[in-house]
This record gives sequence, structure tokens and C-alpha cells, in this order.
Amino acid sequence: MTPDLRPVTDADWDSWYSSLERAFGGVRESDQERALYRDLTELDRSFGAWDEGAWVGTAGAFSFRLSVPGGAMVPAAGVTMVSVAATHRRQGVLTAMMRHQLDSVRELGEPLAVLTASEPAIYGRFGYGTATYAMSVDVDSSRVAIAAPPGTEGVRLRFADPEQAAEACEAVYLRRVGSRPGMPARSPGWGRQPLLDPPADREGGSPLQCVLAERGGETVGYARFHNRPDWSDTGPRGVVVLRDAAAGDPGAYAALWRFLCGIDLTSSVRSRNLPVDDPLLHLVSDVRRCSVRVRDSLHLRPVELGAALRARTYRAPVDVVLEVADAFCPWNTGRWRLSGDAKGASCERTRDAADLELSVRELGSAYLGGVSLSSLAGAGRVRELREGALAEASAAFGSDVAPWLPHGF
Ligand SMILES: CC(=O)SCCNC(=O)CCNC(=O)[C@H](O)C(C)(C)COP(=O)(O)OP(=O)(O)OC[C@H]1O[C@@H](n2cnc3c(N)ncnc32)[C@H](O)[C@@H]1OP(=O)(O)O
Repeated sequence: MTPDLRPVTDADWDSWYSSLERAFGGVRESDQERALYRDLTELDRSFGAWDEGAWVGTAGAFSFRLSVPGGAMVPAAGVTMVSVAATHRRQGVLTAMMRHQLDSVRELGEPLAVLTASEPAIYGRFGYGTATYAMSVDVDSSRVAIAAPPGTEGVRLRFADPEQAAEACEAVYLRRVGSRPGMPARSPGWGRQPLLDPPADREGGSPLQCVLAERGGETVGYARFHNRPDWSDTGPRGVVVLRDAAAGDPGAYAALWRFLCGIDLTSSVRSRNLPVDDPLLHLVSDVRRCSVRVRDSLHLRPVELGAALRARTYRAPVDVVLEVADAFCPWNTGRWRLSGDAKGASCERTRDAADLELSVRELGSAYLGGVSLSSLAGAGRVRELREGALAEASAAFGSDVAPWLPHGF
């Protein structure tokens, strides 16, 4: 099938979005969610496949800037709202939409495309590699103590209305963006996403609650969560379902976790999305009682390889020739010399002999510094052609802090 791809107009948005909802099972989102995503939808980047008077495919992108190693904010297409109607699956509709979309991203000059996948097996064929991971924890707060590093004592905590506190929380978030690769600089409107509070997302708990951490009158952190009361024959065993938390310093972060783990009538705190190196792992007295699990989160594709590799810095000096395969975006295929260090980098085409052989997907995985080229080589996905080149490149691509995507899109 050669799909008829069409742009989405203002008048189309509702039917287009409804067809997306149907592909995800047909449950209509709350009015609050629909209204927010209507506002956030960039119509000029939204399109779909059309067949006999109906949408049979949808896709769109947000114009993000993403934090990369070294702290630069790099333009990235945030690929979103991808679906194909169940009646039209496995006929090449997604492939046609990905072709159209990546060509458009290239025309716009964005070096990167990123997404979160409903199923990780879908996007590798289009050159996306898993670049960040999310850690889930279920902290047994009845058995785990939280340390109090210097600065914890001076923190004052207070409940605040999530809407009224949104601006103060957003300011804390924005101050953290450049410190961790993978975080998007939220453009106007995105600060409202953490306030979405449909009952279906509360895991049986309360409406969203917000606690601010303040020091000397200044907001230095926040936690937003639901409280799910529960009782057993032996007593209360409520669950705190953490939606998000952020703090500008260790004392404020510890104060927030001490609060979360100490809420009366609860015995556990659940979070579904923390960085894999979150300081919580070192604040708890017993990490085994945190039931840690890890899953893939952000998938990244270098769209313009040279521009992408030049946009970040490298933790150690590197000078390697990469032989890159890119079947879906062949303009990246070929040999590139990457030279860089902690101050900057160049990446240009070369005819010199290659040191490493890999595909664009491995470079997508390694790009934010959270997946090492050495571990990919261990799976046979990177081939070393010059002795020592793998260790050199792998060390250079690494990041001191684990990259992390703080929220879906
Ligand atoms: C960023 C996001 O928005 S993620 C959300 C993705 N959307 C969903 O999960 C909603 C439910 N699923 C769907 O809408 C569809 O099944 C899609 C979008 C995942 C796939 O659309 P299709 O039009 O069927 O894909 P298409 O026919 O182009 O398939 C291309 C290739 O991907 C493979 N593929 C497609 N879906 C999957 C999958 N879920 N798992 C593994 N492989 C898949 C196909 O087998 C095909 O492989 P081939 O080239 O080797 O033959």
C-alpha cells in the first residue's frame, strides 16, 4: 500500500487524535488531557495517512531542545502520536510515515530525533537506539531510613496547591535541565503536563498533592504525588505514588524523601521514573528494600550525523574514524572522523581507514553517554578495526551523570 499522507488542519485535529486513541485501545483521554495535547500539538509537524475518508495513520513531532553531554541544548524532533489503524497494520504505513517525517526533520535542520516507544522493538529499523533508561523503585518505607546530609535540617516543607505552585516547581526543573543529558528544555505549555491529573493515572490514589521544599524563603525543591490509603488486618499500608520530584541540592532532596517515606499511614513509596544513578540509591539505609527495576526510556536517532556528533563534548580526548551504516537515512552512511574532547569536537567525512564499524543506531544509543560503545561491542553491534579505538571512543562518549528523560511526550 502507498499511503496517502496528509497534513492535519485545525478542523481535523479531533478526528485525527481520536484515531490515535483508537489505535491505543479506544479509551478516550480526559478532557483535561485532550485540551493540553491540543494546545501542545504543532499542526505544521502533524500529519496522517488517509484512506477512503478516514485517518488510518497518525504521526507528529514537538520542536524540542535536548540537553546533551557538555550542557548544550540541541534541537531535536520529539516524535509523538504515532499510530496505524488496526485494519491497516503491517502494510507499510508506519514505514511511509517515518520516511516522510525523517526527511522533514532533516529539512528543518534538527540534528536529532527522539521518542519513547510503546514497544522497543518498533524503532530500531528506523535508526533509533535506546539512549536512556528509567528506574522504578518501590521503597519499603516501613523498613528503610533516609540519610540526612548537611543542609537537610534547614529545609522547610509545606503543602501547596499544585496549580499555584507550578511556576515555582518549573523554575526548579529548569535550573536542572543542563546538568543531566536527555532532559528537554520545556517550552511554554509543557510546564502544565506534570499537572495533568486524570483519575485513571492516580493508581487508585488521591488527587495530585504538592509539597514545596524551601530554604530562606526560596523554593529549592518539590515533590508531586498521590496518596493511596490501604489497610490490612495488621494496620495501615498506604502507598505514596510519586509523580515527580526535583531539588537543587542534596539537603533539599533528602528532606523531600524523608518526608515521602514518613507520611503517616503509608508503608511504601513508588516511583516509576528516576535516573538510574538517582541519589536516592545512596540515601537509603537498605537498597535491597527498594525493589529496583530498569526499563528503556528515550530512543534517539542522529538525523544529521556530523552535526549531532559536533554538538556535544567528549569526556576524554578522542580521535577515531567511524565507518557508519545507515540504511534508512543513507546521507549518513560512510566514513567520519570524530575528534574532540571536553571543550568541543569536529566530525567530518574522511577517506582515512576506519577504526570502528557500527550503525547509526549504536551511535544513537551511545550519544547521551548512557550506553557504552564497549557494551554494544560485547553484543557484536560495534566492531573494532584498530586496537585501542573501542576503549578510546567508549571512554570519550561516556557521561558522568546518567542521561534521563524526566517525562513522556
Ligand atoms: C513514538 C510513539 O508514538 S510510539 C507509539 C506507537 N504506536 C502504537 O504502539 C500503537 C499501536 N500500534 C500501531 O499503531 C502499529 O502497529 C505500529 C505503528 C506500531 C506499526 O505500524 P505498521 O504500519 O503496522 O508498521 P509497518 O507495516 O510499516 O511495519 C514496518 C516494519 O516494522 C515491523 N513492526 C511493526 N510493528 C511492530 C511491533 N509492534 N513490534 C515489532 N515489529 C513491528 C513490521 O513487522 C515491519 O517489519 P518488516 O519491515 O521487517 O516487514
